[in-house]
Amino acid sequence: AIYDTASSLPLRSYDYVVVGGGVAGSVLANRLTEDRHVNVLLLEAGPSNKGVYEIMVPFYFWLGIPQRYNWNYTTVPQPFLNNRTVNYPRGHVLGGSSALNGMVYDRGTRDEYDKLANITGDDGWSWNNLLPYFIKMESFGPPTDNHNTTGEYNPLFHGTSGPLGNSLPGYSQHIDQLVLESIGNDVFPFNEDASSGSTIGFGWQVSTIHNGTRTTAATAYLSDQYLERPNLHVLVNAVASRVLPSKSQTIDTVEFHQGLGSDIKIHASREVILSAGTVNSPHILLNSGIGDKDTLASLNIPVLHDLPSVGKNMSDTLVTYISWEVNSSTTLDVLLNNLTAREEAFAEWNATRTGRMSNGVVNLVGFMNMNESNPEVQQIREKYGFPGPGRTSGDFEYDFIDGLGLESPSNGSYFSMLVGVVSPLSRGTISLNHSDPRGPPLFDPAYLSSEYDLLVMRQAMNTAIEFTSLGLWPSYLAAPAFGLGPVIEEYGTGNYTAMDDLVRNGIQDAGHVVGTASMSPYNAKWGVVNPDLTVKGVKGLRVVDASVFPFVPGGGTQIPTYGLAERAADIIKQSS
Ligand SMILES: Cc1cc2nc3c(=O)[nH]c(=O)nc-3n(C[C@H](O)[C@H](O)[C@H](O)COP(=O)(O)OP(=O)(O)OC[C@H]3O[C@@H](n4cnc5c(N)ncnc54)[C@H](O)[C@@H]3O)c2cc1C
Repeated sequence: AIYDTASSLPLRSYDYVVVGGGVAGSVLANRLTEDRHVNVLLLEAGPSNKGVYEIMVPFYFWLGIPQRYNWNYTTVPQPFLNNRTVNYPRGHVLGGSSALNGMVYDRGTRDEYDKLANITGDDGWSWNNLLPYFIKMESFGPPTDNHNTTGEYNPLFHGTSGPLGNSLPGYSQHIDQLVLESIGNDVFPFNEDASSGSTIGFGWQVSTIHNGTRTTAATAYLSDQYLERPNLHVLVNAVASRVLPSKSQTIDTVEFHQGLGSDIKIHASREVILSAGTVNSPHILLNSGIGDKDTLASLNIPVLHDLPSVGKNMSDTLVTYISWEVNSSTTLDVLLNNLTAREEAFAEWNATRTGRMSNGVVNLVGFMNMNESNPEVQQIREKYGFPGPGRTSGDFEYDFIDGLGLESPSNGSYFSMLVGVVSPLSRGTISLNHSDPRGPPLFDPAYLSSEYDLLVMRQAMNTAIEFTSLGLWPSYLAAPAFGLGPVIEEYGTGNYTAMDDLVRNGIQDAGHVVGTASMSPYNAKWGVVNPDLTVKGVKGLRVVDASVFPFVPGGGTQIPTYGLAERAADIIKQSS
């Protein structure tokens, strides 16, 4: 059941206390309570997701999800982005960031998981060993328009009876045809299914949408049938501040508060599991005295264990958007700019869960590697080698957007491309704010601090310009917008002044931040958790969330995090 106040909780001690009811925490709460002899308390800082229609309607990703469901982080000024700060949303609601993310279903690739297995020395994290979890958790459903999906995906790679509902796009857009006519050739090959272990090529995007409604970790793993379990208790509006040991190095207590109330302690007889996400899990570790000992001492935080990697190694995909005005009046901008059109689309969604509001962010996407015969690429390779996981993972990615997307609303009709660097080398930090360690942490992704990321972004932008000069695009695209004109004029000259400027002013959060509690081999001198996700140097504590990935797996991070938590649940069950 869901509880609003700590005083109404039936127990004062649980087998497991899980902190954070987002992607990973919801999976754990569900899977661990499959054994009715095991009881779990899930603490979530935000409110319940129940009945929040802005979370349910997929199109509200564009229209905006209310701020109270968001931690509303902001980065520190970014020196390589002309000192801009960047807004950084994170979910603050049961379901976590899956309640406000772009719903893109990216599983990651064979090379990415095999690299994870190699880095950690645990073959359980390899593609072959994780694929059964991805299939087990999935319920692949029909698109909302019920069109024939033959050739748009490969059923061999999908499950149909798991908790997590997903589907192919259910609303066709004019640009779909333009994209399809430009692909299926040597340069821009078709990829039937990016869930197959290779993302290379262009194809249809699966989304975490089921029956026209957003699937979140809460709708999937904390639905009523699971909340009815007498051994699963969820406390909302409960903000954990620290984990505490009762004897030497064994953690068995979580300290939290509700609203302006005083600190409350809850006991875990088996384990405490942090699933508060890439920003908040390291924040809780640091406040608990698990982190770099000198920094903690300078803040008068008693050191429980010296673990310098906590909060370091932060990594995120690098994304920016480019846009054109278009010769069309049917782009998604219509719903952002015209209230009547929006009301009609909402009425359709409300009545039948179909139409534009039932659809995801993008219908078609592409992943590519850089062109090795290009002398500029050869120079990049000479200097940096192949830092990405391997050839099944792209160097860069494109999402095709039937409108202005995140810059909206505006009074025009647009086409946009999200241009992303998949395996960036820049690394940032989460650290405590000296003036208020328990307040929001300092969030520094250090975007573009590695020159490599900008060099790959240039190649991605060049290829985007080439892509949109082919086929039917020139007659559809009326004019480049928002600073893209000078970039196109500069194309081919070897001068990147306008492009670099557009990139530095345009980079936005991708939401795919990982790495601040990285997994590393047992006995490694770096890292925060072992391959079984136990925190190094203490007992009774694990971190299970996106923060443990040492590098960004795949384009999006939600499905890798679901998969991670599915396997983590088995590891925990086997260790008890
Ligand atoms: C705007 C945005 C768009 C995104 N788009 C996509 C996409 O399209 N595709 C994709 O694959 N990925 C996307 N992602 C990333 C994806 O959603 C995350 O990688 C994923 O949700 C991470 O799961 P998690 O369990 O680590 O953290 P979360 O899902 O963020 O869950 C953490 C939970 O912990 C709670 N919490 C935090 N601190 C505390 C505390 N002190 N006490 C109690 N509870 C706490 C939070 O409120 C939250 O509910 C996006 C993310 C964002 C923010």
